[in-house]
Amino acid sequence: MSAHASPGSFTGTSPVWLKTPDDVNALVPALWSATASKDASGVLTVGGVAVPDLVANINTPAYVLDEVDFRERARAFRDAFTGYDVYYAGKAFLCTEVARWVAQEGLFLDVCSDGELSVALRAEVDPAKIGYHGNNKAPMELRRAIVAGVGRIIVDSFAEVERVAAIAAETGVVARVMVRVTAGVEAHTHEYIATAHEDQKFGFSISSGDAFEAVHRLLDAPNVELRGLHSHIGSQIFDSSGFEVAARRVLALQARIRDELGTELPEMDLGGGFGIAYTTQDDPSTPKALAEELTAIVEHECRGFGLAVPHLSIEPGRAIVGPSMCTVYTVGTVKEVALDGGITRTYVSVDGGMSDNIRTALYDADYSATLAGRASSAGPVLGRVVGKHCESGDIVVKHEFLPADVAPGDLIAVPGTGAYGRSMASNYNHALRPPVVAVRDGESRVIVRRETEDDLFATDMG
Ligand SMILES: Cc1ncc(COP(=O)(O)O)c(C=O)c1O
Ligand SMILES: N[C@@H](CCCC[NH3+])C(=O)O
Repeated sequence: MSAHASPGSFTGTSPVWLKTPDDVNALVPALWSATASKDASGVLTVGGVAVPDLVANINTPAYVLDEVDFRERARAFRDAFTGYDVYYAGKAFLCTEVARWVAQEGLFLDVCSDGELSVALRAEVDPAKIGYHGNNKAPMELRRAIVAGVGRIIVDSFAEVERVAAIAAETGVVARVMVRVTAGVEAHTHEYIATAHEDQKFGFSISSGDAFEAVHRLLDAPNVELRGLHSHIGSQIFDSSGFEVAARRVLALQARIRDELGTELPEMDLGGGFGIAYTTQDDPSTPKALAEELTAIVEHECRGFGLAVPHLSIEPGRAIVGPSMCTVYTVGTVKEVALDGGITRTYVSVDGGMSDNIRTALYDADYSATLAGRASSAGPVLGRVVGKHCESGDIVVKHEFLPADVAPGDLIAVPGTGAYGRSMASNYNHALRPPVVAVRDGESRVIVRRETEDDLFATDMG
């Protein structure tokens, strides 16, 4: 077991004594945002702001967003994927401030709901640089997007083909669309976040012929400009083989469209889904390596089919915002629970939980954690960070080595919570959703405020 070995495979005989207090105090840089560090006294600093000072003002739980890190990751994708349009997938996390950062860094923006579109438009993102997803966009929502001049509508069903065509004809506004296809790929990720196998709700199946039929109908629709095919195989993916199989099948469809309908669609979107490190067991790729791999895959497949390489786009969400944010909690109670074999597990209850991070409960996701306010010389114990909700599955971090003296009042920080943390947060048990605080150059700024009791009562009409 290495110094930073994950406790994820704990079986009851894990040699926790091989971990030293220094290991437990240390930050593993690969899991943290660029400006995060700990000093000798164990104080976590992000963006030049000491986290204990920050939360003394804004309280916990709180999401802390490292602006420099976010912008660097956005730029890294933009610069590595030269010649591509890089859409930041706003479903991972979106607010008006972040939408502005995205635009400032020269990225496009992927939205997948009317609400996300509202945020993008409020932030004055150029509508032409917005891609609009969704398997069930209502006619009113489509109309709003088309009239606003949204750059790409990603059409997902035959009902939507008709709706888009009708709105474009009626309003006289040209609708620029892509067709979301499912390539029949079993992506190596959790079942709930894989999206290219046949038996799920997104897109048109290539193998059944539906994708071809959708293309056919859209090419015939007046005032609709079909720009290309779109394939997103899933999320938190490390292995490029899924992209390779998908690209081959999507380009086979592109070749069929050329052969039977006499046109080569000018664009192709490869989707997002690039994995990040939640624990030391994860070994993510870099934007540069991903760009090289994906470009080589597409060029190779295009050569095989005798196709021109289309203008390409991607949609990373998690790989940009995921590592940029951490969540800071305060410990409320600590409980030793005896396991089989004379081992104990230390349950560390914090002041948030599944309402601010549903991913552990929903996808069995792994996270890591560290004390954020002090160093400890105590030996490590096998800890589990749990929330305060009325569910035994209310787990934030399933396994982590924590110092044996972890105690009420300690601050715990969980890295890698930027993607699908705040964006999937809920009010379960009437929890108030935490704020997002952007930190940079020693300054902090609340960019999403904490919910208040008034927010709860606002919808309670009793
Ligand atoms: C169509 C589409 N594009 C992009 C993404 C972003 O995925 P990720 O955040 O894993 O990059 C998703 C989510 O899985 C998606 O459904
Ligand atoms: N919400 C998922 C991924 C997004 C799925 C979007 N198609 C997660 O937290 O991993």
